[in-house]
Amino acid sequence: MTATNWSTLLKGKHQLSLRLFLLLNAFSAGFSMISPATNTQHITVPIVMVLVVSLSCLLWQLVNKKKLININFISLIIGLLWAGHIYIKVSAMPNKDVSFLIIALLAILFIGAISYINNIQAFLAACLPVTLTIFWLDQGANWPRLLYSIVLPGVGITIQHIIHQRHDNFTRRLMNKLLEEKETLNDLSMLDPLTGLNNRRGFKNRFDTLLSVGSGQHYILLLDIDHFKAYNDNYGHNMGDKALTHVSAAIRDAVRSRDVVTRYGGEEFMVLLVDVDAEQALQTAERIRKRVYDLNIQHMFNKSVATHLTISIGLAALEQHDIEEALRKADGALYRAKRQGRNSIFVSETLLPAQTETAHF
Ligand SMILES: Nc1nc2c(ncn2[C@@H]2O[C@H](COP(=O)(O)OP(=O)(O)OP(=O)(O)O)[C@@H](O)[C@H]2O)c(=O)[nH]1
Repeated sequence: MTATNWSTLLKGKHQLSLRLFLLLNAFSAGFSMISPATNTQHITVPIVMVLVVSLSCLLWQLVNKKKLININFISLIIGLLWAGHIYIKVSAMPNKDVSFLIIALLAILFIGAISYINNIQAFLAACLPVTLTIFWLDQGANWPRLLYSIVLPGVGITIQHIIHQRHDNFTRRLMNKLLEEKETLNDLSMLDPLTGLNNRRGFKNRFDTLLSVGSGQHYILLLDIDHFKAYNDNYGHNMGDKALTHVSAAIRDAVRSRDVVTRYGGEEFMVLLVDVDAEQALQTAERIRKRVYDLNIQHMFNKSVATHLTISIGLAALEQHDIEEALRKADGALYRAKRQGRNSIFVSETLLPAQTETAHF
């Protein structure tokens, strides 16, 4: 994802450079035709082609904004056309004009360097044909001046290219770091800070993913600590928080990693049991109830239920991915479990019709 983002950004940046390159070439070709450096052969087929190709590519990019042009290919074509133009002009001159060669060379290097400061391949594709042609036409007569004209911008663009690469690397590292932090924040916003369990948002996220891949039968458990208000009132809020943390861990330990455990409310939890049958769901509910009971957290104010902390559980099937309906049924079963004495599991009527309002201890 990150790499894709980055390469898309880079491609976009290179396409912008190409637009600048095409614009400068179109302008330069037009200007050379109107006001040529020498009087021989103002208008040649290659220079007209430079103008046509540059303007056509620019127009094509304007219309097809999302489509990419092969930058190296088009730069090479334009480089070759300029080389052809220079060759025709110099061949038509009675005496070879070295100042024309130098001006032509500098113009091409200037356009290449200013457009492709961050793309050395495209720079070479655009400038190499002209450079080689000029050296060939000169036949070594003025090589120190020509070499100087190349070395200066060549060194300049190489240094600028290195600086740009360093900036790009820095930006890429920064982007990766920001994406990592965004992911961490995203994860944190889906977790309950006290227990580390999913909060409702986290549940929704897991639930949506589950629906897109799973196809089996799922069950919902709603769990509520018994007489927790009395626990808080008598042992204090801090002890209450500790108890909540221990109960959360016990629930999480009693289910499989694919099941989704959520802190649903203050002292209420929800477990989504994935791909199980009714019997397995009931067994898991019983395992959770027992694990919490076995924590042996003293609760002398758990009325007549026990002398330590207990939970009540309501169980319902998840039908046709209707979570609201499943929760409503599980809540009904939990209510009955509370009414019938707590520390128990009640199942929704629709789950086990023969055992309506059956308590399991
Ligand atoms: N320590 C602590 N207590 C909490 C937290 N969230 C909710 N509670 C407490 O949980 C208690 C829930 O009480 P009630 O809803 O009256 O239910 P109960 O006392 O457990 O009684 P039954 O559910 O009928 O067994 C309240 O006193 C809340 O203050 C929390 O994050 N930490």
